[in-house]
Amino acid sequence: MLEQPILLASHNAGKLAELQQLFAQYSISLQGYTSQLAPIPFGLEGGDYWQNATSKAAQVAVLTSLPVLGDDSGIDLAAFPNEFGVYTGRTLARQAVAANTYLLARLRDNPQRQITLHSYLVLQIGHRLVRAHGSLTAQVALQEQGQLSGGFDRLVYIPELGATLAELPALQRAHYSQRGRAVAALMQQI
Ligand SMILES: O=P(O)(O)OP(=O)(O)OP(=O)(O)OC[C@H]1O[C@@H](n2cnc3c(O)ncnc32)[C@H](O)[C@@H]1O
Repeated sequence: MLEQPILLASHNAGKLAELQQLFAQYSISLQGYTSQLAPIPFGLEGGDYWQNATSKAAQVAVLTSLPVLGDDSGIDLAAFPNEFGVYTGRTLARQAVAANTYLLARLRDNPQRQITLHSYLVLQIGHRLVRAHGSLTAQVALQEQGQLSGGFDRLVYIPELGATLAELPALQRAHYSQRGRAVAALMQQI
């Protein structure tokens, strides 16, 4: 078990908040790397998920002796199998509207609403790399539902529960969410 805090190599505040809450369930402190270091421009994400997460962690790990976590995430939509994936962040960043507004518009009147969300985590501890993947396959709701978390969670409807991720309390959400599952898989290895 880790005694030291982990630094998150990310500029995404929502990702930091979600991962902080998940690691807190294991009594591990996660901090944004900019709490200790000056911000660095991460190089362009040109690889697959694993390569991107490894690269983010490595760019911070050379600057600190603390363990560093990189996360690369994305979605697959069954209705658009050749889009999104590892390019999700870049695709959504190009849109003039918020991510959820864009997804609802793309899927308007489309009965094929299956979504798979992925989180790829790479934890660099010295020279050791620990890798974990988590995913969730669900349905895109017809409108945002739930206030207990934000972002995609309000659209990710889990039929077996009759609820979106954003309608679940944090502990239950961690059991289902892609990042919750990735963190659980990571914790089994450290
Ligand atoms: O690389 P870092 O700095 O960590 O931050 P990022 O936002 O670029 O992170 P990713 O490369 O992992 O891209 C994932 C993208 O997926 C999108 N995303 C993931 N989860 C989301 C959520 O819950 N709500 C809205 N968008 C989400 C969002 O566009 C992210 O930018």
